[in-house]
Amino acid sequence: MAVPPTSHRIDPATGVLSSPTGRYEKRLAELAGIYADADAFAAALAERGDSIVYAVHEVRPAAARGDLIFGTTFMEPGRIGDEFYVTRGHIHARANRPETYYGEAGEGLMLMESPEGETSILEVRPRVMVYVPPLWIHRSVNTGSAPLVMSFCYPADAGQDYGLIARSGGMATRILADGTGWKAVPNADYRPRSAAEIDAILATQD
Ligand SMILES: O=P(O)(O)OC[C@H]1O[C@](O)(CO)[C@@H](O)[C@@H]1O
Ligand SMILES: [Fe+2]
Repeated sequence: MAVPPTSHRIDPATGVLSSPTGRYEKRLAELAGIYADADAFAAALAERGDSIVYAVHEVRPAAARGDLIFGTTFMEPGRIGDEFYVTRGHIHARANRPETYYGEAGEGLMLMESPEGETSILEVRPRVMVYVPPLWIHRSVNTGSAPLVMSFCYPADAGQDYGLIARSGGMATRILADGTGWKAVPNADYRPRSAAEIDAILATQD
């Protein structure tokens, strides 16, 4: 039996999506180890560990290969020290699966990194569509003072791998506040991937 067509209304202010099949929230206490400033993270944890950093509403019509997963990501504004709030970030478990993000509200960045360690940073704004190509690690950053809301779409069989970033000590680049704007700085904890690890990612097929 074919999956029935559906439509879903997005509230750009909240990211609430009608008739989702799932939703989850990430609170500050679940995001240890992501930010550079451990003291600032400990202080923020004591003050607002229960607070939501981002929330995802999603629709997974079917798990079948060739289908899609789509939904919204709502990110609160905030910083840990000078570093803007970010999502955990991942490469797709099937690394050659791409993704699109579309700005609904607020201002932020898609911080991307190739397996070889090249950084690409693209701004996300309302009515801007960002394409994350196959093989690129990606993380969203809220650089604004209001919530950043994006809608996303990616293949149903993509999956998320968080281990690759963790093994490298994070992503190569961090996004810090700079006056009223932002700046990209090298992550001092970053360890470039080995040739063998890069080759394994690049060999992803199907
Ligand atoms: O999975 P992370 O890195 O915590 O980030 C969440 C975002 O990425 C997604 O997993 C989509 O790739 C969505 O759930 C959301 O846009
Ligand atoms: Fe993704």
